[in-house]
Amino acid sequence: MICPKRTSELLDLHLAPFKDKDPAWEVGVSKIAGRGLMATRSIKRGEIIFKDMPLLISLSAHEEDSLNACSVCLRELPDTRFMCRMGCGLPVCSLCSKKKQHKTDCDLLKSWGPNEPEVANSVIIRLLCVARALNLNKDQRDLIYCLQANLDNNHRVEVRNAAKCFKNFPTDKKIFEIMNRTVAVLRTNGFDKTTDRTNDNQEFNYRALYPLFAVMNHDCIPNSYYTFEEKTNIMIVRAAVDIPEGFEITTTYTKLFTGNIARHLFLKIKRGFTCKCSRCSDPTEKGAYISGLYCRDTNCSGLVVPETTGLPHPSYNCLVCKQKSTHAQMMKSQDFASGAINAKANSNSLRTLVQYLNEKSDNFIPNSNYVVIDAKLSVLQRLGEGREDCSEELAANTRLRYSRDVIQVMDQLGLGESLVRTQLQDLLRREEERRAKRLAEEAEKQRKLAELQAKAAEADKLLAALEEAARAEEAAAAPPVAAPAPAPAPAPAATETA
Ligand SMILES: C[S@@+](CC[C@H](N)C(=O)[O-])C[C@H]1O[C@@H](n2cnc3c(N)ncnc32)[C@H](O)[C@@H]1O
Repeated sequence: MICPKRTSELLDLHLAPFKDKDPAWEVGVSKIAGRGLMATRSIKRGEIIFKDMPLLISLSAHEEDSLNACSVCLRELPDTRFMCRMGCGLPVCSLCSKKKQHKTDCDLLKSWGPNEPEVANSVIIRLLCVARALNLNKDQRDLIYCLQANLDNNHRVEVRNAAKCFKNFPTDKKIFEIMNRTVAVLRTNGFDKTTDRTNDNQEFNYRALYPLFAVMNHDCIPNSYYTFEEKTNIMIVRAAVDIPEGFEITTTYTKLFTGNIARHLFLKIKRGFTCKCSRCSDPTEKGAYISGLYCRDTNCSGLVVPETTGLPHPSYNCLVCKQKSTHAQMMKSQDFASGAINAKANSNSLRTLVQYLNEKSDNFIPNSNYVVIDAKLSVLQRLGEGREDCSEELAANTRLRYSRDVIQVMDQLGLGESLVRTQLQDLLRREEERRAKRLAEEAEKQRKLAELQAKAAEADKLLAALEEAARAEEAAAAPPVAAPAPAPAPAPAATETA
């Protein structure tokens, strides 16, 4: 391990633009691994811990990426004529083509003689982030060498392959060594598009090295989270929870909602270590059951969870009947559920997916499973983008229900603040406000209706009274009805005359 003091000195130089008189962190010896970042005082939830700027940043340029983006400002360019006309083989916008950064890049790559400078080549564009290390000053280069570099068998492949794209690629061992080291440092500590390190619903599409962030160790329930300033790509790290003085400040290298097995595999393969954090040591993942599946025994309604052996293919145990199942057996259920949900997600109808998640999927996969959580997050994202086939009522109910569901999972896991939590809480607040407004409007309508009805009843009453009065008046004005004349007296009975 390189001495934390020397690391701090180099980081101070790198971070001079953000000079903080009373930094909340220091580089120290970690209980987790090697160096780590320690809290020098208690830090409040949500507080900014530090800002970091990239020492290296450029386009990711994976083979599948479109390559029409400027290698300096990183903005997307129109589809035609975006390559530098000076023959360096880099895409650049007309504004940046005059900047110092491009001149330096251009001179370097031109001196190596790209084979086809007019054609955008992902290998060359991707190499730029690494090649820029050759033009850093001594302190910056020392900082790169100061960071951990997991030297696996593959880290030399990139530069070796890139060399084939140039006529005069340098043969100097020192240059190769610097570039290979930079590749290893980027792989151990860097960002390479969010597909590699998407943890928090945010997009970061570049290949970059943030040196202070690179000293942070991983925890699957991190006590910090980060965001990027869109224009500058400056990283801002905030406390996810209250962090007491002396505690290590951790981040996560994985997605927040993947289960124990997937996180283990990712960390082992991509980051070269086995995580032993409290979440990884708990088969139930703090009672969130993110990897939970239903017991295969049809008479049992228990959940099965994977053992925390650290093996890539652990067995599963039922928490109720205690039956053991093999990894392969449980993967069948998991794959079946993933396939079924993804098929609905890939169909064009969001309504079908929502109905499936609300009414069907729970029959064969628990709602706590990460596949369901991912599907709910993708529904929320699609609803946010509009253009979906959901009625306003279904959309509103779904926004409320799914954001509450996901926040509940985060609470269960003990995950504090994060970008995804902020987004979900915003969504929930806006939806609750909309609902409260609708209810208030409805109540106002009802109040007005009741008022009208009351007035109508009043009017009816008045009318009835008026009618009554009119009738009474009419009755009073009419001449008294003459008493019927007495009936004529009956004629005396005729007497018989003699
Ligand atoms: C970005 S560096 C972190 C800083 C590093 N500890 C140092 O001394 O420079 C990443 C490396 O740190 C180690 N590491 C980070 N988090 C770890 C963890 N939770 N458990 C074991 N090793 C970890 C791994 O070797 C990993 O490849």
